[in-house]
Amino acid sequence: MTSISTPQRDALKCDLHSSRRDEQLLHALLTTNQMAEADRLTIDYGITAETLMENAGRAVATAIMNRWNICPVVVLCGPGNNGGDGFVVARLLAEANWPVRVALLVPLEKIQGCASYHAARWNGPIDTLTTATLEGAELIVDALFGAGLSRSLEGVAAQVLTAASAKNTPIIAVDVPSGLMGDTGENMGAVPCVLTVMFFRKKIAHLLQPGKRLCGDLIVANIDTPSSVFDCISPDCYENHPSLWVNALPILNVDSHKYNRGHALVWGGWPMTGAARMAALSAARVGAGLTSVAVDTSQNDIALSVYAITLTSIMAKPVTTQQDLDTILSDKRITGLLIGPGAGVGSDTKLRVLSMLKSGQATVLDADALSSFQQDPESLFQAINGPCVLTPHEDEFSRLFADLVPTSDNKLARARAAAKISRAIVILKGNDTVIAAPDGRAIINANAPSTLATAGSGDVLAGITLGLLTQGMEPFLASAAAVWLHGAAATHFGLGLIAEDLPDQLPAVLKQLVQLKKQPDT
Ligand SMILES: NC(=O)C1=CN([C@@H]2O[C@H](COP(=O)(O)OP(=O)(O)OC[C@H]3O[C@@H](n4cnc5c(N)ncnc54)[C@H](OP(=O)(O)O)[C@@H]3O)[C@@H](O)[C@H]2O)[C@@H](O)CC1
Ligand SMILES: Nc1ncnc2c1ncn2[C@@H]1O[C@H](COP(=O)(O)OP(=O)(O)O)[C@@H](O)[C@H]1O
Ligand SMILES: [K+]
Repeated sequence: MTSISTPQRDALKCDLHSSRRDEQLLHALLTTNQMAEADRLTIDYGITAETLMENAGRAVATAIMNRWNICPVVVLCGPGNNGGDGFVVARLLAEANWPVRVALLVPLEKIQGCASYHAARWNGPIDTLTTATLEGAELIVDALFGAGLSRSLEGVAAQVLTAASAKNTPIIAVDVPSGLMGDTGENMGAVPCVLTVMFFRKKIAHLLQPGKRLCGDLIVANIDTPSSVFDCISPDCYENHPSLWVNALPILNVDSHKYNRGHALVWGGWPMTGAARMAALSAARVGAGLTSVAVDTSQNDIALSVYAITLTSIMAKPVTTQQDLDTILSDKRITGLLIGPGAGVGSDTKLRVLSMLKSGQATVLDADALSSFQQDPESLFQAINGPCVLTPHEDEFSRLFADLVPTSDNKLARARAAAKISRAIVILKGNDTVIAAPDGRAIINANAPSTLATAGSGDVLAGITLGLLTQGMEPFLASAAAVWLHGAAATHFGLGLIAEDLPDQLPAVLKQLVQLKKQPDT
């Protein structure tokens, strides 16, 4: 059992030196600079730039041949190495008897380095890039710009991509859809592709929206970059994956009893009781030994009846005054707190949040608990001195951080800045949820299906996070695990999902994780 009183600080960094390091590094997200460094190190290692480009182009050609039957293809090549990859794709498809045409954005003399080596190995005709080049193509390979994109697309490149998109011809992107900024996911002229093949590792743009949507399906190709490049490159952002946190999940053993699994407390508001009840159930399902709801009985007696009648293993505790809440919070056996779902926005919620934070116990602040501090976010941030997780959606985020974090920044940068300002873990929710820690660690989640866009699913996420924190899991890893479990639970259920279905999917999803945890080290 993980000790409840001793948080595993910096656990992700520690884990990276653990037995799962190699597996974790498979999920590293690299910046374009780190990717260029990886190429440089690979070349030092003895693999030539020409071979790397050959491997990259071959990966794209293979992906195309695996998915489509022979058909007319046009390869759009740009001025840099992305275009060089395109020449390799064209040659390999042609060698496999595909009808291939190449269209080049710049005069051939402008192509340099290993791109020029591979351009010379293409012995078919080279058209000048115009919209006319798209005629007759049933597949389009977009090898115009990749990691070297430095400004918005314009002129003929923009026109051709727009025309290609309008034709609905499937577009396969080499590395990234041209016009997508690799480090931010910002769209500077890219059009939607059906497939993106990238090399060695994903970049941030492959997971952050709108990049993720523009990329279509993702294939990460092995181009023989040795994993030893990570001796020199230290990623600080990962795609969410169990290998990052499975070793930190709370485990049961023969000495486990309900008290050493932790006691979770959820604030139960009125009249929106469903939110707190779903959160409490989720905390219990993910393993909190005891779960209680502190029911707001300050307005009437019905609230207590509603909670008491609808909850079974979860206890309802009446709270009429602030003093009642403080008395409950003084019980040190309560090891995790959540307020926000159905709490109501206002000064009462603010006071309750501040009491919870003062207790020093791990606290999740969601929904109304965040919105209640819209006029005075500093008072919230000052009160955060212990383990704390904030779980805003975009509107809640802007209520707290609009004046502090530039809205023009990408989601990863905004979540990181907010975590630093608030000194809490920030789970910035959405299809591309970002989990960020004050020290800069960050994880981007990619397993969430859009069936989660249903009322109350955020309450369940807050409850899962609470349940893991309650058991003593380090807050950053608990947050990442919760977000992943939430997505996996939704996927496990499938279509027709409503929020109350989610807690019941957790046992099946946890079972898979327990198997993974038992597996010998990779
Ligand atoms: N491990 C790996 O990842 C491997 C990666 N490889 C491949 O290398 C690719 C990166 O290649 P790269 O650095 O040459 O950059 P790339 O994107 O081809 O273009 C740069 C050129 O475009 C120009 N330019 C920029 N923006 C522009 C605009 N809006 N409009 C017009 N022009 C613009 C820019 O000009 P400048 O900004 O200097 O004016 C420069 O001339 C990478 O994506 C992958 O496909 C593989 O080959 C091997 C292994
Ligand atoms: N299109 C989507 N794809 C994946 N996940 C989504 C999508 N829309 C919402 N979600 C997830 O569902 C949850 C919704 O939370 P929230 O907006 O707080 O809803 P509520 O307040 O109704 O509980 C978040 O975890 C969010 O990441
Ligand atoms: K591209």
